[in-house]
Amino acid sequence: MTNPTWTPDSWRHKPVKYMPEDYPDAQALAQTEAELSRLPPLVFADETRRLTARLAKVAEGKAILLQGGDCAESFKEFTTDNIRDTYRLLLQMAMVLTFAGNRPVVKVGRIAGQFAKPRSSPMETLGGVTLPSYRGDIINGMEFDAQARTPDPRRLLKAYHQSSATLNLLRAFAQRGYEELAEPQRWPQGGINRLLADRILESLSFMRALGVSPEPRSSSNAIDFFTSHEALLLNVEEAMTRAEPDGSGWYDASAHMLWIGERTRQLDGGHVEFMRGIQNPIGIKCGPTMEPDELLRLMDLLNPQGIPGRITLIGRFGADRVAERLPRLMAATRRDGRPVIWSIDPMHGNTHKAGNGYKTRSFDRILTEVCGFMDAAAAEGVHPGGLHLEMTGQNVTECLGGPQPVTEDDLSSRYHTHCDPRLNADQALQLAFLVAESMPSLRTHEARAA
Ligand SMILES: O=C[C@H](O)[C@H](O)COP(=O)(O)O
Ligand SMILES: C=C(OP(=O)(O)O)C(=O)O
Ligand SMILES: [Mn+2]
Repeated sequence: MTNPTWTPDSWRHKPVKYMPEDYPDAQALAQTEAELSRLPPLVFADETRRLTARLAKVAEGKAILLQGGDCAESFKEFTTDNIRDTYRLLLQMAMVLTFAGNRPVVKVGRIAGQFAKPRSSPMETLGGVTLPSYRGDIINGMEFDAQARTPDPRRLLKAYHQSSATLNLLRAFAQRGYEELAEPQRWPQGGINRLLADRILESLSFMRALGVSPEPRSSSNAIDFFTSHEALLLNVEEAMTRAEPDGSGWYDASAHMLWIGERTRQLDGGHVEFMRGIQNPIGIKCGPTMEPDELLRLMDLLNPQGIPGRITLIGRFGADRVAERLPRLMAATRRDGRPVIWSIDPMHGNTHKAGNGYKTRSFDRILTEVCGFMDAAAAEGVHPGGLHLEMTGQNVTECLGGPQPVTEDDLSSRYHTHCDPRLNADQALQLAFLVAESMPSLRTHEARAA
């Protein structure tokens, strides 16, 4: 990198927020970090470079980024079915967006490492008892007792091994290509535009008959699927960061893409310091308090040379604020000229407490924020490059509304998330169809078909 003072541990000289400080045994933590640093990489530098190249196309306006998965992966919900269903749903949504946008979709899971959570409150009080908040299975346990809530370094290794097994499955699924998506019974029934779905299925079976793949420049039928998570636990990220033997720099081998959260994007903080030195593509969450100046200074630190595909800006303003806060940021990056991807996370600015106490989000507000994003992009002459979602392939009842409307009374029936409410399969697919329907190139196809 340009600044010679960066090292994988230089973040340790800067202030850091939201990292646990209450491990009872500091030596056990240090030993675990050392052990992690000796374990094999989860992803490889050539894959990471391939993702940067794919994202460069998104920045150019020639492709779309779809990023999604759990708010927090957990040890309990770690099953083949969960991984397969979320993977398949992401592929289905990608198909819908490819078809409508007439552009390839870069598929990135919030998966195989998305375990650590920055919580609004460090403590939780229940029935008069106050304990540290749950911070994700990689740190402590969800059960409300003092022992579970104490950070335990063994969880770091368990999360590593779960991520490794998850990647093993994902790689096997990706090898199978699009074959199974051509089966109509694999598509959820709710939330789909039948006409568009039938056209996609026809195209897939046509491609199957020809033996070709819908992947760009793919020599096999394998799907390019990438992993990502929030780089919150810098001790873990440091341990997973390896220098390429060819001298091409440092890669964080814990995921292809990492992002900096809304709560840890301080210009002088440890998180920005760590991220500036790794070669992986980086996301930056941009919430309602982000000012254009601050954003450009972050770009100076994180992408001084303007490498295409390096930076994805992930807006998360809330349905009510997107129209007010986003355009000035888009205008700033357009004037700056360095390539960026603008993506939208319509989840984190739209969380509220339901009447019965469940943390939830309404499908309508999520959709409103996505529409606000598309409008702002059109007005500013910026490519609406990406969608970042908390979602699962399971039929959970965590977000309100959608094609088979989930009501407040339904929330308790299948509320399985360990942190934030996720779109279920029907809701996520419907969102993809609604976004697709608003894409100009699809409207052109439909006008031609009519
Ligand atoms: O995923 C993001 C944050 O960790 C989450 O929204 C914080 O949730 P909380 O406000 O319940 O702590
Ligand atoms: C913590 C998250 O979001 P944000 O940093 O935008 O609040 C997240 O994406 O899980
Ligand atoms: Mn979340």
